[in-house]
Amino acid sequence: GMPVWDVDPFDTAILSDPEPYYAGLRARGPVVYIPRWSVLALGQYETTKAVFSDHENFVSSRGVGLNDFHVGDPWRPPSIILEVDPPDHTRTRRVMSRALSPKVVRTMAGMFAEAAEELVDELVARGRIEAVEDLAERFPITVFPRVVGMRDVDQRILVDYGACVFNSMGPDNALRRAATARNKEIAPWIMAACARERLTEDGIGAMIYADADAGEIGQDEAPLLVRSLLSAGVDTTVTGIGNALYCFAANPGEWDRLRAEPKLVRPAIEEVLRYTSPVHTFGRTAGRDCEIAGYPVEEGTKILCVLGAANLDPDKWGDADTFRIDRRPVGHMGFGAGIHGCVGQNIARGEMEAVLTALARKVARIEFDGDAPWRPNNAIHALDKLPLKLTPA
Ligand code: HEM
Ligand SMILES: CC(C)Cc1ccc(C(=O)O)cc1
Repeated sequence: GMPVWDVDPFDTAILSDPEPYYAGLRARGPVVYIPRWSVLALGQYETTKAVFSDHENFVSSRGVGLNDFHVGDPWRPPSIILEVDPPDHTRTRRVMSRALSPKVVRTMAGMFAEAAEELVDELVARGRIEAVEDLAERFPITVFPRVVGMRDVDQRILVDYGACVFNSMGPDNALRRAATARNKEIAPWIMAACARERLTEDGIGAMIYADADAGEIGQDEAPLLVRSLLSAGVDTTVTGIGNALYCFAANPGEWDRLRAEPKLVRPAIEEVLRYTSPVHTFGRTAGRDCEIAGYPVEEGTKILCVLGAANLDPDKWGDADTFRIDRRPVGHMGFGAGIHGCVGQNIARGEMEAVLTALARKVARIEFDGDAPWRPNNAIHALDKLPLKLTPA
């Protein structure tokens, strides 16, 4: 029968140091039953990729966290892109893809580069920084509201809302309860910020409303798609940037390599995403009786796709535990896969490229300057603090 493991993947000790759990999951087989939360967990690359790519059998409309929308009430009105299946998903995805297309994102490159240059100059002059607050959080909350076209922004709420969204994707544990409580205070501000009159004419928020005017989506759907941008567009890049700085502080030879060959910045970003999996776990629900790796799976079963484990699978990557910026990890699960694969990945890459390029030109060495503890979160693998010493080039 199917392997069983009496582990709690959402225990704060495991969330802070997940790699032994990842290895244990991969070693037990392609599918493992976890009685603690009555879920199946996938840690091997092949199985995780297969399930994430099979939206027919494994649906998003019953929630991508551990709560089944057919059972409990969702903590917020479900997302009309993330938490829907085709055909509903097809329309909203088309609108979002257009707003976030490579062509649109290329128009942001100049603004990203300028903001990165200014911020990095300030931080290099300071020399010793706490990089989560001073850089990883600061850069996205400087540029993303402009990308969306938000007239006035409460930056703390933007970052806190993301933590709510991601902790709400977990099981009913302390992290999720704290997030749901915090969300009750935050939700009214977030929903108000998605209204058309709160958006400038030149952001991607306005593009979404223009598509509603054109009849692509309903007028009532436009604010929910803007909410998706605020839900997904901040904490994810905050985590990606923080994790990149961590990787380079821990691998100074790779930093020297990037400074010698700046064109490696794009492969370096993919390797950061593979090596750290900013989004570490995501859910699906079996929409009907089906099977995974030969095991029968009943309709309604919740499945944990552990992206963090898949991205470190030695059967896929060989020396998976080595951070190597010239690896070119094609097929990594950092942005998911299939029809729900990250629609914002071009913006994520653009932001990370701007920050790393500015740093590579101006900083000879990035060194840890104290402890760098991880911040437990049910779906995001991010640092709580990252004290760094920056030596100017
Ligand atoms: C390093 C940064 C990021 C990471 C690691 C990341 C990761 C992911 C992953 C794993 C998914 C798949 C979820 C699923 O299949 O259920 C996803 C979907 C999504 N992401 Fe990203 N993301 C990032 C940045 C962004 C940004 C900046 C935006 C918005 C500008 C964004 C918007 C979205 C949206 C709207 C979806 C849902 C797409 C759909 O369901 O069709 N993401 N992201
Ligand atoms: C890693 C992604 C799943 C992040 C994300 C969160 C929320 C939404 C939404 O549509 O609210 C979309 C994407």
